[in-house]
Amino acid sequence: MHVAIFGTGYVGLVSGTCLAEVGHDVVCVDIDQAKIDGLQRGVIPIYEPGLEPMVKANHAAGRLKFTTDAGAAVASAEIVFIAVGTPPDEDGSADLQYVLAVARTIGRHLRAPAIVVDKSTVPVGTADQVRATIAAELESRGVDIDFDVVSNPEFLKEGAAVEDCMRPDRIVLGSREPASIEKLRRLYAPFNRNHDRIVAMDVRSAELTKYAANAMLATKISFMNEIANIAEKVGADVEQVRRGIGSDPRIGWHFIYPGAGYGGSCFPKDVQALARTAAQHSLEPTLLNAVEAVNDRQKAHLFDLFVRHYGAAGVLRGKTVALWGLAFKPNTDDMREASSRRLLQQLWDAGARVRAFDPEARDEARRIFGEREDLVLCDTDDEALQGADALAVITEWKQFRSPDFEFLKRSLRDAVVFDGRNLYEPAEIEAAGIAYWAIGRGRSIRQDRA
Ligand SMILES: NC(=O)c1ccc[n+]([C@@H]2O[C@H](COP(=O)([O-])OP(=O)(O)OC[C@H]3O[C@@H](n4cnc5c(N)ncnc54)[C@H](O)[C@@H]3O)[C@@H](O)[C@H]2O)c1
Ligand SMILES: O=c1ccn([C@@H]2O[C@H](COP(=O)(O)OP(=O)(O)O[C@H]3O[C@H](CO)[C@@H](O)[C@H](O)[C@H]3O)[C@@H](O)[C@H]2O)c(=O)[nH]1
Repeated sequence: MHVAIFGTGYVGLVSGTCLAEVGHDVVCVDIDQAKIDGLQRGVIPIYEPGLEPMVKANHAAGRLKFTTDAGAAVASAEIVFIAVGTPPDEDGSADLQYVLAVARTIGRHLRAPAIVVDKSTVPVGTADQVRATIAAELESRGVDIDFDVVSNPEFLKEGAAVEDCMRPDRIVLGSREPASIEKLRRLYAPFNRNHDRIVAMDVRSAELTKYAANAMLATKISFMNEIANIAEKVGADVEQVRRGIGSDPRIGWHFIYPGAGYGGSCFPKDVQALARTAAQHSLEPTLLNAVEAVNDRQKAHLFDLFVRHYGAAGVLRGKTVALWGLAFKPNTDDMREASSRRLLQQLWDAGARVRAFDPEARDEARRIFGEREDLVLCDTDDEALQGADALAVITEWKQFRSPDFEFLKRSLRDAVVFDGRNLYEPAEIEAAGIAYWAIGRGRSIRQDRA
């Protein structure tokens, strides 16, 4: 099928590449000329495992094209995806300016009947706005062309985006037109072979499903972080509690890892936007507000452990902290809303210097922070330890999981590790003579018990 995708970010580029991979003819459209020029030369703007070779192979095969020519892309497509950003507005609601700009562009260039598919995360009612915007453009052109707007929210995770796209656990389609659902069923057939993953519903329910999924996952994380903080106070180990509850299939093992808070481009903004939707309908979003407040506090928790270890924030003045991890999660270079950013700011405010290492996010960190005296971006995890007093771990990259504790002890002047992702066994790391502070375990629980 002939497909156009507006927005060549995490969602648009990955979805477009996966659709081309299974044989569709895909044109990716973006307004960012530099990004499109780069893609045409084989420069992939984001890090996603498995993406680069797939983009190059499909581009070379002629199934995947990149353009800024929106008109030509719309004119030749039977299915047009909207996959542009929906960042938070000042009041937390989703900013729809990019989505509606694409809708206007589609209305201006549509030549033949098509299905417009919204993949961006958008508040309930957006499909109606997109439909009205396209209809107004068609009317002003004096033409009558049949089109439908379908909601098809995306559930891929960064760091596993290609895998999630190729093997989705569900494909949600919201439309009132059975013919549109049927056409998209055929588009997605290669991803839907072994059992039916299509969940068809009305448009508004599909739009809300996306927010419900993210808000549920964020709630699980904030819940566990609250339990971790209680564990600290009562002298329990949250990791043992996690194993104790995850074995109940009604609770499950996923998304119950306590840590330094959730980040990324989705959970923070989507929880806020859903709360905003509730408020706009005179509902008090009590739970959603609490999820956000717990997360905000949790992002500052690792620094609280620094203060407890050193006795006062002022003691950090002149100290050098090695930081392992900058990205908001492993296997990505994305630092949007990353917990590392809060910790960095707190350490800098306290007068500490940071030597940071992240396997993929170094360039992104340089773009965000520029050159500064109190930040050294290192090439390896060992290099970050050179001359450091303490180590903080904030992203659970696999390579941080089994360090040589004897080497850590020799490298760190104050022999102390602050672990924002609970990667180590307290007994094992402490046996090497290292003071170990983690979330809801390690020194933090024993100190509170004492
Ligand atoms: N990142 C994720 O993991 C993820 C997962 C599921 C859903 N989503 C949702 O998908 C949407 C896109 O997210 P993303 O992370 O891919 O965004 P992104 O910021 O990585 O990319 C958006 C792209 O859209 C382009 N763009 C803006 N206006 C345009 C226009 N008028 N025409 C063509 N291109 C235009 C931008 O230049 C940019 O390249 C958001 O609503 C997000 O909430 C994101
Ligand atoms: O048990 C857990 C699981 C995750 N996290 C944190 O939660 C954040 C988000 O992680 P994850 O959900 O894996 O990454 P995203 O790429 O943001 O993906 C989420 O947001 C996307 C955008 O909407 C959705 O498509 C995905 O389904 C949804 O998982 C990260 O900071 C993680 O460190 C925890 O703290 N504890």
